Amino acid sequence: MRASLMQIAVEEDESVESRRQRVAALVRDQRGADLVVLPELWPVGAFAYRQFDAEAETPTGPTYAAVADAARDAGVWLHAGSVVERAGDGTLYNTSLVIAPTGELAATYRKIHRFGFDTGEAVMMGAGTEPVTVPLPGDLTLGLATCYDLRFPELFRSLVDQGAEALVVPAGWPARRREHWTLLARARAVENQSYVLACGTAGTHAGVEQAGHSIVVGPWGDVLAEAGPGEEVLTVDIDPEAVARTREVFPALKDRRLGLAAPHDR
Ligand SMILES: O=C(O)CCC(=O)C(=O)O
Repeated sequence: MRASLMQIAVEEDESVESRRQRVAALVRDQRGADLVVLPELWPVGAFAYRQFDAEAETPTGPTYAAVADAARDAGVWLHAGSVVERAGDGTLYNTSLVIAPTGELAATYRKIHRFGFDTGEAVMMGAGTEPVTVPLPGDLTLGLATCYDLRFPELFRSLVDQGAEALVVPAGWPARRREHWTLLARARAVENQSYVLACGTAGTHAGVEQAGHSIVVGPWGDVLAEAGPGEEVLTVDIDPEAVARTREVFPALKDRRLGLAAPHDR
């Protein structure tokens, strides 16, 4: 299967609506891919906290409206990155959208670990509680995580327990911690014997330069592709059977002893 990670530049001189339309056109150009991935909060910018309230939407709001038709026209599964979701009770969430090639909304995931300590997202948004996996028919099962989640290995292990084979991580990761981004993406791939598709943003918004360097890591920890710092589409061929092969030839996941429901008496 072919995956395209779209490392979108988020700059303040482009309006949210212009960016939606521009990104929809880029998604439409991805015909031939099976899976297209967008970054975290690309419509508004992951650090544009002051705009979160004004730009909040429902999961089928303006961002979905802009990109769902594009996914259908291109015939791709689209992980549409995340949007600022306003839930029915008014709470904001950092919510990822997965759209089927029919254009239907197939899954949502509310970011569990909010970033910012005592500021920004951590105080403005609610925390998700549910790990989410999405089986792509005939292909891989995706496990969903978002940006700061990458620092919490227990989420990824629980996604693997739910059947995840490819861990998809949209992000708005800052340039000053770029080494953590690529290191953690590889670590999550190695320890979970899974693909990691980590799609960040480029550009600078709210004074935060973005890392770019979207990265696709194979289940053995090999870097299959890595973007530069600017806007870029990173396309990579993925072998869904490589996950099972890796887990069979080096069955470390079977040697877990902690956090398992079944007692271990070996
Ligand atoms: O963990 C980090 O260094 C960056 C996290 C982040 O920027 C986010 O979750 O939005």
